[in-house]
Amino acid sequence: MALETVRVVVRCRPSNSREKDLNCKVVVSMDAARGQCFIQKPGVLGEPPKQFTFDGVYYIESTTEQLYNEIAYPLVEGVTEGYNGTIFAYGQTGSGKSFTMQGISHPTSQRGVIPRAFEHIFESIQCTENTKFLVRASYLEIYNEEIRDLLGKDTKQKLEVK
Ligand SMILES: Nc1ncnc2c1ncn2[C@@H]1O[C@H](COP(=O)(O)OP(=O)(O)OP(=O)(O)O)[C@@H](O)[C@H]1O
Repeated sequence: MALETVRVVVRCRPSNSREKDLNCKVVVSMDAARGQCFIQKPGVLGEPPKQFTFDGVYYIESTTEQLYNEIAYPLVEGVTEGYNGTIFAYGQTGSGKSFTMQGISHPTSQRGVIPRAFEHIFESIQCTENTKFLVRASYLEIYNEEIRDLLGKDTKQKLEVK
């Protein structure tokens, strides 16, 4: 994968039970080696799928462990060396942002990017001698143009947007 400053990767989640009950067809396919994502218009035969290319693609069977090692690890490693880094999950509701970022504890391969990054940062601090680190954390929710501090005393209080 090219070492771009901003990298965009796509993860495709498996069908959920509602989609299975409705007999929904999987219309997404991916070519991981080329970072390509194909979307086939359902019910139309002979029409070529729409094709999109990203810095990486992760299909249904992929794990957060794999995604972390390939995408997040180098970024977090850079942060421990003093560079800035941002990991941003974007997608419509139910697409799997929390699954990827927060994750589940079992199987461990699906532990999220956030706990993995925390572990990575603190392990790295532990292994570094003669250096003082300052670790700060904030946890904000932006929803319907409203911002709330989820670590604040009153998590329902809306912060002023300036
Ligand atoms: N890669 C995956 N493998 C298995 N299940 C997944 C995967 N991604 C998402 N899911 C499941 O799909 C459902 C929706 O995922 P999730 O809650 O992460 O979506 P979201 O994008 O955070 O939604 P919202 O914006 O509504 O909070 C959850 O039940 C989650 O466990």
